Amino acid sequence: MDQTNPATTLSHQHVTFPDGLQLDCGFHLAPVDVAYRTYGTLSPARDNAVLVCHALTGDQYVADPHPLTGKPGWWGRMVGPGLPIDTDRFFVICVNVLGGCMGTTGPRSLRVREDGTEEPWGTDFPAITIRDMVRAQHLLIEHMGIDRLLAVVGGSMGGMQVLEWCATYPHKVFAAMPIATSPFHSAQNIAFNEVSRQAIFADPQWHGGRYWECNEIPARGLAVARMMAHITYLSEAALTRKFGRRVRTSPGRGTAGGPGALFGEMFEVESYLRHQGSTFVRRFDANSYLTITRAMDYFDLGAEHDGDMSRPFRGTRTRFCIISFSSDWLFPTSQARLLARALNQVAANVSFVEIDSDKGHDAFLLDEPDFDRTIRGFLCGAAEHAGIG
Ligand SMILES: CC(=O)SCCNC(=O)CCNC(=O)[C@H](O)C(C)(C)COP(=O)(O)OP(=O)(O)OC[C@H]1O[C@@H](n2cnc3c(N)ncnc32)[C@H](O)[C@@H]1OP(=O)(O)O
Ligand SMILES: N[C@@H](CCO)C(=O)O
Repeated sequence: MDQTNPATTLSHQHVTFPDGLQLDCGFHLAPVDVAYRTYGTLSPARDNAVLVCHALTGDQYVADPHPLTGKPGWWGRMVGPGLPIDTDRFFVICVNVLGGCMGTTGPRSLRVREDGTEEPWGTDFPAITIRDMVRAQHLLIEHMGIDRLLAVVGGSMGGMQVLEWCATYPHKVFAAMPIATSPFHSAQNIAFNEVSRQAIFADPQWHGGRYWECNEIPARGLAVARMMAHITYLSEAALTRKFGRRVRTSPGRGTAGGPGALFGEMFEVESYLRHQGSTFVRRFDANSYLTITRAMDYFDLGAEHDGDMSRPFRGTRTRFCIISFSSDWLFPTSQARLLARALNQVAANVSFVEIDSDKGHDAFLLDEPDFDRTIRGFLCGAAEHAGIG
Protein backbone atom coordinates (compact mmCIF):
# COMPACT_ATOMS: atom_id res chain seq x y z
CA MET A 1 0.00 0.00 0.00
CA ASP A 2 2.73 2.44 0.88
CA GLN A 3 4.74 3.73 -2.01
CA THR A 4 8.03 5.12 -0.89
CA ASN A 5 8.86 8.00 -3.17
CA PRO A 6 12.55 8.81 -3.38
CA ALA A 7 11.58 12.42 -4.18
CA THR A 8 10.81 12.99 -0.54
CA THR A 9 13.11 12.20 2.30
CA LEU A 10 10.75 13.73 4.81
CA SER A 11 8.07 11.11 5.05
CA HIS A 12 8.22 7.37 5.50
CA GLN A 13 4.72 7.02 4.07
CA HIS A 14 3.77 8.72 0.89
CA VAL A 15 1.45 8.26 -2.10
CA THR A 16 1.42 10.14 -5.41
CA PHE A 17 -1.95 10.71 -7.08
CA PRO A 18 -1.12 11.47 -10.72
CA ASP A 19 -4.59 12.81 -11.53
CA GLY A 20 -4.42 15.23 -8.62
CA LEU A 21 -7.29 17.39 -7.43
CA GLN A 22 -9.71 20.00 -8.65
CA LEU A 23 -9.30 22.85 -6.17
CA ASP A 24 -11.97 25.25 -4.94
CA CYS A 25 -10.18 28.08 -6.75
CA GLY A 26 -10.80 26.29 -10.06
CA PHE A 27 -7.20 25.18 -10.59
CA HIS A 28 -6.50 21.53 -11.29
CA LEU A 29 -3.47 20.59 -9.24
CA ALA A 30 -1.69 17.47 -10.49
CA PRO A 31 0.05 15.39 -9.48
CA VAL A 32 -0.66 15.52 -5.78
CA ASP A 33 1.66 13.89 -3.26
CA VAL A 34 0.18 12.95 0.08
CA ALA A 35 2.56 12.29 2.97
CA TYR A 36 1.19 10.66 6.08
CA ARG A 37 1.93 8.48 9.11
CA THR A 38 -0.05 5.60 10.51
CA TYR A 39 -0.02 4.03 13.95
CA GLY A 40 -1.65 0.77 15.03
CA THR A 41 -3.22 -1.84 12.77
CA LEU A 42 -6.10 -1.54 10.35
CA SER A 43 -8.69 -4.19 11.24
CA PRO A 44 -9.62 -6.80 8.59
CA ALA A 45 -13.01 -5.02 8.24
CA ARG A 46 -11.17 -1.69 7.84
CA ASP A 47 -13.52 -0.12 10.35
CA ASN A 48 -11.22 1.08 13.14
CA ALA A 49 -9.54 4.04 11.42
CA VAL A 50 -9.21 7.33 13.30
CA LEU A 51 -8.03 10.27 11.23
CA VAL A 52 -6.14 12.88 13.23
CA CYS A 53 -5.98 16.29 11.53
CA HIS A 54 -3.11 18.57 12.45
CA ALA A 55 -3.14 22.29 13.14
CA LEU A 56 -1.46 25.17 11.30
CA THR A 57 2.15 24.24 11.89
CA GLY A 58 1.72 20.60 12.75
CA ASP A 59 2.50 17.67 10.52
CA GLN A 60 1.97 13.94 10.21
CA TYR A 61 4.43 13.10 12.98
CA VAL A 62 1.80 12.78 15.67
CA ALA A 63 3.44 10.18 17.82
CA ASP A 64 6.96 9.61 16.61
CA PRO A 65 10.02 11.83 16.50
CA HIS A 66 10.02 14.70 14.07
CA PRO A 67 12.57 13.99 11.31
CA LEU A 68 13.93 17.55 11.27
CA THR A 69 13.97 18.40 14.98
CA GLY A 70 14.15 14.97 16.61
CA LYS A 71 11.49 16.15 19.09
CA PRO A 72 8.70 13.77 20.13
CA GLY A 73 5.51 13.79 18.10
CA TRP A 74 3.14 16.69 18.80
CA TRP A 75 0.42 14.44 20.26
CA GLY A 76 2.63 11.68 21.62
CA ARG A 77 0.85 11.97 24.94
CA MET A 78 -2.51 11.36 23.24
CA VAL A 79 -1.83 8.75 20.54
CA GLY A 80 -0.23 5.40 21.38
CA PRO A 81 -0.78 2.04 23.03
CA GLY A 82 -3.15 2.43 25.97
CA LEU A 83 -3.39 6.22 25.46
CA PRO A 84 -6.69 8.08 24.91
CA ILE A 85 -6.42 7.48 21.14
CA ASP A 86 -5.41 3.91 21.73
CA THR A 87 -3.33 2.39 18.95
CA ASP A 88 -3.85 -1.08 20.44
CA ARG A 89 -7.43 -0.59 19.28
CA PHE A 90 -7.50 2.04 16.58
CA PHE A 91 -5.64 2.53 13.33
CA VAL A 92 -4.54 6.16 13.48
CA ILE A 93 -3.78 8.11 10.32
CA CYS A 94 -2.38 11.62 10.12
CA VAL A 95 -1.80 13.41 6.83
CA ASN A 96 0.44 16.39 6.21
CA VAL A 97 -2.00 18.98 4.85
CA LEU A 98 -2.10 20.12 1.25
CA GLY A 99 0.05 23.25 1.09
CA GLY A 100 2.29 21.92 3.86
CA CYS A 101 6.03 21.42 3.82
CA MET A 102 6.52 17.90 5.15
CA GLY A 103 6.04 15.87 1.99
CA THR A 104 2.49 16.65 0.84
CA THR A 105 2.32 18.89 -2.23
CA GLY A 106 2.83 22.52 -1.29
CA PRO A 107 4.67 25.67 -2.31
CA ARG A 108 8.06 24.01 -1.81
CA SER A 109 7.17 21.14 -4.18
CA LEU A 110 8.63 21.19 -7.66
CA ARG A 111 6.51 21.95 -10.69
CA VAL A 112 7.49 21.41 -14.31
CA ARG A 113 7.78 24.60 -16.34
CA GLU A 114 6.89 24.86 -20.02
CA ASP A 115 10.55 24.45 -20.99
CA GLY A 116 10.65 21.15 -19.12
CA THR A 117 12.77 22.42 -16.22
CA GLU A 118 11.60 22.24 -12.63
CA GLU A 119 11.32 24.86 -9.93
CA PRO A 120 9.42 25.19 -6.64
CA TRP A 121 5.87 26.52 -6.87
CA GLY A 122 6.65 29.28 -4.39
CA THR A 123 4.00 31.99 -4.35
CA ASP A 124 2.53 30.63 -7.62
CA PHE A 125 1.12 27.75 -5.60
CA PRO A 126 -2.65 27.98 -6.03
CA ALA A 127 -4.83 29.28 -3.21
CA ILE A 128 -6.20 26.34 -1.28
CA THR A 129 -9.05 25.90 1.16
CA ILE A 130 -9.62 23.67 4.15
CA ARG A 131 -11.96 21.66 1.89
CA ASP A 132 -9.09 21.12 -0.57
CA MET A 133 -6.99 19.77 2.29
CA VAL A 134 -9.79 17.38 3.16
CA ARG A 135 -10.16 16.29 -0.47
CA ALA A 136 -6.48 15.36 -0.52
CA GLN A 137 -6.96 13.32 2.67
CA HIS A 138 -9.98 11.66 1.10
CA LEU A 139 -7.84 10.48 -1.82
CA LEU A 140 -5.60 8.71 0.65
CA ILE A 141 -8.46 7.19 2.65
CA GLU A 142 -9.97 5.77 -0.55
CA HIS A 143 -6.55 4.52 -1.61
CA MET A 144 -6.36 2.65 1.70
CA GLY A 145 -9.71 1.00 0.99
CA ILE A 146 -11.39 2.61 4.00
CA ASP A 147 -15.08 3.27 3.33
CA ARG A 148 -15.84 4.96 6.62
CA LEU A 149 -13.65 6.54 9.27
CA LEU A 150 -14.57 5.59 12.79
CA ALA A 151 -13.61 9.09 13.86
CA VAL A 152 -12.03 12.29 12.65
CA VAL A 153 -10.31 14.28 15.39
CA GLY A 154 -8.41 17.56 15.34
CA GLY A 155 -7.67 20.80 17.12
CA SER A 156 -7.59 24.36 15.82
CA MET A 157 -7.14 24.19 12.03
CA GLY A 158 -7.40 20.42 12.54
CA GLY A 159 -10.89 21.04 13.89
CA MET A 160 -11.80 22.98 10.75
CA GLN A 161 -10.80 19.91 8.76
CA VAL A 162 -12.96 17.74 11.00
CA LEU A 163 -15.96 19.95 10.20
CA GLU A 164 -15.19 19.93 6.47
CA TRP A 165 -14.96 16.15 6.54
CA CYS A 166 -18.44 15.97 8.07
CA ALA A 167 -19.82 18.51 5.59
CA THR A 168 -18.19 17.11 2.44
CA TYR A 169 -18.16 13.37 3.11
CA PRO A 170 -21.01 12.93 5.64
CA HIS A 171 -21.38 9.18 5.12
CA LYS A 172 -17.70 8.57 5.69
CA VAL A 173 -17.44 9.89 9.25
CA PHE A 174 -19.01 7.91 12.08
CA ALA A 175 -17.85 10.25 14.85
CA ALA A 176 -16.22 13.66 14.90
CA MET A 177 -14.29 15.66 17.48
CA PRO A 178 -13.75 19.30 16.53
CA ILE A 179 -11.49 20.72 19.24
CA ALA A 180 -10.53 24.33 20.03
CA THR A 181 -11.98 25.43 16.75
CA SER A 182 -14.73 27.43 15.12
CA PRO A 183 -17.12 27.15 12.16
CA PHE A 184 -15.48 30.28 10.70
CA HIS A 185 -12.19 32.10 11.06
CA SER A 186 -12.90 35.27 13.00
CA ALA A 187 -11.93 38.80 12.00
CA GLN A 188 -9.52 38.87 14.94
CA ASN A 189 -7.78 35.71 13.76
CA ILE A 190 -7.56 36.92 10.17
CA ALA A 191 -6.00 40.09 11.58
CA PHE A 192 -3.36 38.11 13.50
CA ASN A 193 -2.61 36.06 10.39
CA GLU A 194 -2.17 39.23 8.38
CA VAL A 195 0.40 40.58 10.84
CA SER A 196 2.30 37.29 10.56
CA ARG A 197 2.25 37.46 6.79
CA GLN A 198 3.40 41.08 6.75
CA ALA A 199 6.34 40.11 8.97
CA ILE A 200 7.40 37.60 6.29
CA PHE A 201 6.90 40.06 3.43
CA ALA A 202 8.98 42.68 5.27
CA ASP A 203 12.02 40.40 5.51
CA PRO A 204 14.64 41.44 2.90
CA GLN A 205 15.38 37.73 2.49
CA TRP A 206 11.80 37.15 1.32
CA HIS A 207 12.79 38.04 -2.27
CA GLY A 208 9.18 38.15 -3.45
CA GLY A 209 8.75 34.56 -2.33
CA ARG A 210 11.58 33.23 -4.55
CA TYR A 211 14.05 32.96 -1.70
CA TRP A 212 15.40 29.62 -2.89
CA GLU A 213 17.03 31.42 -5.84
CA CYS A 214 19.22 33.33 -3.37
CA ASN A 215 19.83 30.32 -1.19
CA GLU A 216 18.22 32.16 1.68
CA ILE A 217 15.08 31.94 3.75
CA PRO A 218 13.14 34.83 5.30
CA ALA A 219 14.11 33.53 8.71
CA ARG A 220 13.69 36.78 10.59
CA GLY A 221 10.23 37.45 9.19
CA LEU A 222 9.05 33.90 9.73
CA ALA A 223 10.41 33.93 13.29
CA VAL A 224 8.60 37.19 14.09
CA ALA A 225 5.42 35.73 12.56
CA ARG A 226 5.73 32.75 14.86
CA MET A 227 6.54 34.84 17.93
CA MET A 228 3.44 36.94 17.44
CA ALA A 229 1.26 33.92 16.70
CA HIS A 230 2.66 32.01 19.65
CA ILE A 231 1.42 34.68 22.06
CA THR A 232 -2.10 33.97 20.80
CA TYR A 233 -1.69 30.26 21.61
CA LEU A 234 -1.19 30.97 25.30
CA SER A 235 -3.07 32.98 27.91
CA GLU A 236 -2.14 35.79 30.23
CA ALA A 237 -2.29 33.36 33.16
CA ALA A 238 -0.01 30.86 31.40
CA LEU A 239 2.55 33.52 30.49
CA THR A 240 2.48 34.91 34.02
CA ARG A 241 2.90 31.47 35.56
CA LYS A 242 5.72 30.51 33.21
CA PHE A 243 7.71 33.74 33.24
CA GLY A 244 6.15 36.52 35.27
CA ARG A 245 8.43 39.57 35.00
CA ARG A 246 11.61 37.57 35.50
CA VAL A 247 14.69 38.72 33.62
CA ARG A 248 17.78 36.84 32.64
CA THR A 249 21.00 38.83 32.95
CA SER A 250 22.89 36.73 30.45
CA PRO A 251 21.05 36.54 27.11
CA GLY A 252 21.69 32.78 26.83
CA ARG A 253 19.22 30.85 24.71
CA GLY A 254 16.91 32.46 22.29
CA THR A 255 18.93 35.53 21.32
CA ALA A 256 19.02 34.73 17.60
CA GLY A 257 18.80 37.90 15.57
CA GLY A 258 17.61 40.09 18.43
CA PRO A 259 18.98 43.18 20.13
CA GLY A 260 18.53 41.75 23.64
CA ALA A 261 22.23 41.89 24.44
CA LEU A 262 22.19 45.64 23.75
CA PHE A 263 19.81 46.09 26.65
CA GLY A 264 22.01 43.98 28.90
CA GLU A 265 19.11 41.99 30.16
CA MET A 266 16.12 40.27 28.70
CA PHE A 267 12.79 39.28 30.13
CA GLU A 268 12.36 35.52 30.24
CA VAL A 269 9.26 35.85 28.11
CA GLU A 270 11.26 37.62 25.39
CA SER A 271 13.88 34.91 25.46
CA TYR A 272 11.14 32.27 25.27
CA LEU A 273 9.48 33.88 22.25
CA ARG A 274 12.80 34.20 20.46
CA HIS A 275 13.43 30.55 21.12
CA GLN A 276 10.01 29.64 19.72
CA GLY A 277 10.71 31.79 16.64
CA SER A 278 14.18 30.47 15.92
CA THR A 279 13.26 26.80 16.37
CA PHE A 280 10.22 27.22 14.15
CA VAL A 281 12.15 28.45 11.12
CA ARG A 282 14.25 25.30 11.17
CA ARG A 283 11.22 23.17 10.44
CA PHE A 284 8.74 25.29 8.49
CA ASP A 285 8.57 26.93 5.08
CA ALA A 286 7.50 30.58 4.78
CA ASN A 287 5.46 30.06 1.62
CA SER A 288 3.62 27.18 3.28
CA TYR A 289 2.89 29.46 6.21
CA LEU A 290 1.36 32.02 3.86
CA THR A 291 -0.67 29.41 1.98
CA ILE A 292 -2.05 27.68 5.05
CA THR A 293 -2.88 30.82 7.03
CA ARG A 294 -4.85 32.00 3.99
CA ALA A 295 -6.74 28.71 3.83
CA MET A 296 -7.72 29.23 7.47
CA ASP A 297 -8.84 32.78 6.73
CA TYR A 298 -11.14 31.55 3.94
CA PHE A 299 -12.82 29.04 6.24
CA ASP A 300 -16.47 29.91 6.83
CA LEU A 301 -18.87 26.98 6.82
CA GLY A 302 -21.94 29.24 6.92
CA ALA A 303 -20.82 31.35 3.97
CA GLU A 304 -20.24 28.20 1.93
CA HIS A 305 -23.94 27.41 2.50
CA ASP A 306 -25.81 30.70 2.06
CA GLY A 307 -25.15 31.82 5.59
CA ASP A 308 -26.74 28.77 7.19
CA MET A 309 -24.17 27.07 9.40
CA SER A 310 -26.34 24.04 10.01
CA ARG A 311 -27.10 23.35 6.36
CA PRO A 312 -23.87 21.47 5.53
CA PHE A 313 -24.77 19.00 8.28
CA ARG A 314 -28.42 18.39 7.36
CA GLY A 315 -29.22 14.71 7.41
CA THR A 316 -26.00 13.89 9.18
CA ARG A 317 -25.75 10.71 11.24
CA THR A 318 -22.32 11.56 12.56
CA ARG A 319 -21.89 11.68 16.35
CA PHE A 320 -20.24 14.93 17.41
CA CYS A 321 -18.23 15.88 20.45
CA ILE A 322 -17.25 19.56 20.40
CA ILE A 323 -14.52 20.61 22.82
CA SER A 324 -13.39 24.09 23.80
CA PHE A 325 -11.05 25.41 26.50
CA SER A 326 -12.17 28.11 28.91
CA SER A 327 -9.05 30.30 28.47
CA ASP A 328 -8.78 29.96 24.68
CA TRP A 329 -9.21 33.50 23.37
CA LEU A 330 -8.19 32.59 19.82
CA PHE A 331 -11.00 30.08 19.31
CA PRO A 332 -13.22 31.00 22.25
CA THR A 333 -15.97 28.88 23.73
CA SER A 334 -18.54 31.32 22.31
CA GLN A 335 -17.61 30.19 18.79
CA ALA A 336 -17.77 26.51 19.74
CA ARG A 337 -21.20 27.21 21.18
CA LEU A 338 -22.36 28.68 17.86
CA LEU A 339 -21.25 25.46 16.23
CA ALA A 340 -23.04 23.36 18.83
CA ARG A 341 -26.25 25.34 18.30
CA ALA A 342 -26.07 24.90 14.54
CA LEU A 343 -25.40 21.17 14.85
CA ASN A 344 -28.16 20.71 17.41
CA GLN A 345 -30.67 21.84 14.80
CA VAL A 346 -29.81 18.99 12.46
CA ALA A 347 -27.84 16.27 14.25
CA ALA A 348 -29.14 13.73 16.74
CA ASN A 349 -25.91 13.17 18.62
CA VAL A 350 -24.10 16.31 19.66
CA SER A 351 -22.21 16.79 22.88
CA PHE A 352 -20.32 19.89 23.89
CA VAL A 353 -17.64 20.06 26.55
CA GLU A 354 -15.82 23.13 27.78
CA ILE A 355 -12.64 22.06 29.55
CA ASP A 356 -11.63 24.31 32.40
CA SER A 357 -8.02 25.26 31.71
CA ASP A 358 -5.90 28.38 32.04
CA LYS A 359 -3.43 27.29 29.34
CA GLY A 360 -5.04 29.07 26.40
CA HIS A 361 -5.50 27.76 22.88
CA ASP A 362 -2.56 25.32 22.95
CA ALA A 363 -4.22 23.51 25.89
CA PHE A 364 -5.24 20.87 23.37
CA LEU A 365 -1.55 19.99 22.99
CA LEU A 366 -0.83 19.92 26.72
CA ASP A 367 -1.49 17.77 29.75
CA GLU A 368 -5.17 18.26 30.62
CA PRO A 369 -6.57 15.13 32.31
CA ASP A 370 -10.23 16.13 31.75
CA PHE A 371 -9.51 16.58 28.07
CA ASP A 372 -7.82 13.17 27.85
CA ARG A 373 -10.77 11.54 29.61
CA THR A 374 -13.21 13.22 27.23
CA ILE A 375 -11.36 11.99 24.16
CA ARG A 376 -10.96 8.46 25.51
CA GLY A 377 -14.60 8.25 26.58
CA PHE A 378 -16.01 9.60 23.34
CA LEU A 379 -13.89 7.29 21.17
CA CYS A 380 -14.76 4.24 23.28
CA GLY A 381 -18.45 5.15 23.00
CA ALA A 382 -18.14 5.64 19.25
CA ALA A 383 -16.43 2.27 18.85
CA GLU A 384 -19.17 0.61 20.89
CA HIS A 385 -21.95 2.23 18.85
CA ALA A 386 -20.17 1.32 15.63
CA GLY A 387 -20.03 -2.29 16.83
CA ILE A 388 -16.26 -2.44 16.98
CA GLY A 389 -14.90 -4.75 19.67
C1 LIG B 1 -1.21 19.93 15.65
C2 LIG B 1 -0.29 20.91 16.11
O1 LIG B 1 -0.70 21.84 16.65
S1 LIG B 1 1.33 20.67 15.87
C3 LIG B 1 2.16 22.08 16.29
C4 LIG B 1 2.39 22.09 17.71
N1 LIG B 1 3.70 22.43 18.02
C5 LIG B 1 4.00 23.64 18.25
O2 LIG B 1 3.16 24.51 18.23
C6 LIG B 1 5.44 23.85 18.57
C7 LIG B 1 5.67 25.11 19.35
N2 LIG B 1 4.81 25.18 20.42
C8 LIG B 1 5.14 24.78 21.64
O3 LIG B 1 6.24 24.41 21.98
C9 LIG B 1 4.00 24.83 22.52
O4 LIG B 1 4.25 25.73 23.49
C10 LIG B 1 3.58 23.46 23.01
C11 LIG B 1 2.14 23.61 23.38
C12 LIG B 1 3.66 22.47 21.89
C13 LIG B 1 4.46 22.96 24.16
O5 LIG B 1 4.15 23.65 25.33
P1 LIG B 1 5.00 23.43 26.67
O6 LIG B 1 5.25 21.99 26.92
O7 LIG B 1 4.32 24.23 27.72
O8 LIG B 1 6.41 24.03 26.30
P2 LIG B 1 6.82 25.55 26.28
O9 LIG B 1 5.82 26.36 25.58
O10 LIG B 1 7.16 25.98 27.67
O11 LIG B 1 8.13 25.51 25.39
C14 LIG B 1 9.23 24.72 25.79
C15 LIG B 1 10.44 25.20 25.02
O12 LIG B 1 10.72 26.57 25.31
C16 LIG B 1 12.05 26.67 25.85
N3 LIG B 1 12.04 27.71 26.86
C17 LIG B 1 11.29 27.74 27.98
N4 LIG B 1 11.57 28.90 28.64
C18 LIG B 1 12.48 29.57 27.93
C19 LIG B 1 13.14 30.83 28.09
N5 LIG B 1 12.90 31.63 29.13
N6 LIG B 1 14.01 31.21 27.15
C20 LIG B 1 14.25 30.44 26.07
N7 LIG B 1 13.67 29.24 25.87
C21 LIG B 1 12.78 28.82 26.78
C22 LIG B 1 12.32 25.32 26.45
O13 LIG B 1 13.71 25.10 26.58
C23 LIG B 1 11.69 24.42 25.41
O14 LIG B 1 12.53 24.35 24.30
P3 LIG B 1 12.48 23.11 23.28
O15 LIG B 1 11.03 22.96 22.86
O16 LIG B 1 13.36 23.52 22.17
O17 LIG B 1 12.95 21.92 24.04
N1 LIG C 1 0.39 25.75 18.17
C1 LIG C 1 -0.35 25.04 17.19
C2 LIG C 1 -1.78 25.44 17.18
C3 LIG C 1 -2.06 26.65 16.36
O1 LIG C 1 -3.42 26.75 16.15
C4 LIG C 1 0.28 25.15 15.83
O2 LIG C 1 1.25 25.88 15.72
O3 LIG C 1 -0.14 24.49 14.91
